[in-house]
Order: sequence, then structure tokens, then C-alpha cells
Amino acid sequence: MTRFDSGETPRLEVDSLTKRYGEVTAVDGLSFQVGPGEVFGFLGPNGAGKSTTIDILLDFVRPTSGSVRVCGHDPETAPRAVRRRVGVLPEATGYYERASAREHLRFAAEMKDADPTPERKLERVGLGDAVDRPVGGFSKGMRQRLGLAMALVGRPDLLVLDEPLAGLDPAGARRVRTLVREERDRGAAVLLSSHITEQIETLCDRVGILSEGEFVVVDTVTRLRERLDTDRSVVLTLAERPPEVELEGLTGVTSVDEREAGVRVTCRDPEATGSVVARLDAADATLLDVDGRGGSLEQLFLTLTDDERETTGRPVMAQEAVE
Ligand SMILES: Nc1ncnc2c1ncn2[C@@H]1O[C@H](COP(=O)(O)OP(=O)(O)OP(=O)(O)O)[C@@H](O)[C@H]1O
Repeated sequence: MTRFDSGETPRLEVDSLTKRYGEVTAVDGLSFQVGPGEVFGFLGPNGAGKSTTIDILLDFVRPTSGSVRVCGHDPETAPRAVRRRVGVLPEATGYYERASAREHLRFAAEMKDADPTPERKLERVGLGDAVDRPVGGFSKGMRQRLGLAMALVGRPDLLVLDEPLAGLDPAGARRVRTLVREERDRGAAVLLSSHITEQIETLCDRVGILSEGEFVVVDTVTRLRERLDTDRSVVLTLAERPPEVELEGLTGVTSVDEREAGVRVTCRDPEATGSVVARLDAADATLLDVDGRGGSLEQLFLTLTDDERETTGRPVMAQEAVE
């Protein structure tokens, strides 16, 4: 279910966007909107056109045709206004190895004319103990969290997070999921760019699955799962039972099975899965895996692109491209 009331001004409007690089069409007539308080999953395999779209909305790349508006601003003519309102976690971030986490946040605040309060943001991403350490000594996961803290500077209206769970351990991933929900709940629009993964799906109000620069499908996760003509249950694997949650009593949970490898919690109602994960995150449960039993969105994607190949003769994506 989307929280975005269509009467509100979208935080991100993409209209008939096309970007060509010579013979290659990276983005092909793409249109979508993301509203305040909405998490939109921008999913697709390698080379689908996700980064190109994000680069256009940040004015790093200019479109061949079509338009993008961020809070009503055109990135091409009002890049400063756009950057002030957008928080970005890029796919790969360059850091100053000798500067501390605190200095990085001060720098981000200066760029956005925002209030520099690094400590609170670093606490939120779990780097409270590393505020004054040089980033040169940070692990991959710590760098990812620092990038996220920098994206949060200035309370952005639109958060653009590229693979936000990549390289994170279960505790790090839980923190990021919680943070995304908090940002959504304060009214930010969130564009989550990722390969098609079940971990990401549990966070999204809607998803658009991109292939060769165009959407093969855009809908709520629930409705997309309904299109899969199979058992729609999702199995969550936890490291252990969280002490203060009665798993069997959670809405949407149909069975709980304790095994040596962890506690398997089955949700038959896809609509409830997101709130079950949110409840588990709030209880600091360690979520090891999310597995769409009867069919994942990735399978739906493959089916849809396969159908397309049958009808258009265009080649279907190689299996390894979506892994
Ligand atoms: N500067 C460029 N010059 C030429 N082709 C490009 C350029 N940037 C992207 N492309 C091509 O555009 C297409 C879309 O690439 P893009 O990086 O946007 O995909 P993506 O969905 O972000 O992929 P990934 O998941 O691998 O990051 C690809 O075919 C890519 O090779």
C-alpha cells in the first residue's frame, strides 16, 4: 500500500526520461513518481539504467530527452536547490582517508548549508564510538554507514540510497532498515536502488523493476507477489528467538520452526511481511535471511522478461546478470 496521496507534490518526478550513449540506450522513456512518506524500490539487474537515472537527477549526467523534477526543481537549471533537498548514498563513495567521521559530516553540512551536528547522525548509523577515528581505518560496512550518515545531513526531502544494505552484517542491515523507516515516517521520500533482492523488498511500499532502461513492472510488493502463481509465503530466518516478542502472535506469521541453524518464521501474508520485519528489527532480532518460498520478485522479473522475449524476440537477461 502506498502512503503517497496523489494530491501531494511528488518529491521525485521522472517523465519520459531517455538517455543514450551513442548506440546504447541506458534509459528508455522512463516515467515514475515518488511521494513524501513513500519508499520506492528501484530494482533491476546490472546495466538496467538505475545509476544513469540517479546521475541525471543529481545533474551529473544530462538527459537526451524527457525530464526530472526534484521537489519541483529541474536539476539542470537549479542544481543547488536539488542538492540541498536530496541526501545520497552513492554506490561507491570517495572518502578522505585521513579525515575523521566527524569531519566528513561537517563537510557534508557545509555543502548543504545545514546545521553541523555530527554526533547524533553517527549514533543513528552505529558509528557513535568512531566519531574521531580517521576513515582510513574503517571497514567496508563502517564506510557504508558513514555514507548513510552523510546522506542524512540536512533532513533531506528525498533520500537516494544505492545498494544501502551492501556489505553490512545483520546488525548493520537492521540499523539501516530502521533508519529508512524512520526517514519515511518523518515524511521523506526514499528511492532505494538495488538489484532485485528479498531483503530490499521488505522495505518498499512500491517497486519498479527495470530492464534495459524501461520498467517491466511497477506496483506494490503485495500485488506483484500476487502475480506469482505460487505459494506466496516468505520465510524469515532469525539467529535466535527475540526475548520480548511472541513470534507466533505476530499478524501474518503462520508458523515458527526452531532449528539448529536458526528460527524460521513463515509469513503467508505478503502484505504483513514488512511489518513483521519492522517489529523484529525494533526488538533487535538478528535477521539472517529473507526467502520468498513460492517465488521471488526476481523470478517474476525473469518470467516477464522471458515473456517479452517470446513476443518481441529480444534476448532475455542472462541469469548471472541478476545475481
Ligand atoms: N558513460 C557511459 N558511456 C557509455 N555507456 C554507458 C555509460 N554509463 C552507462 N552506460 C551504459 O548504460 C547502461 C545502463 O547502465 P547503468 O550504470 O545506469 O546501469 P545500472 O542499473 O546502474 O547497473 P549496476 O547495477 O551494474 O550499477 C549500461 O548498458 C551501461 O553500459
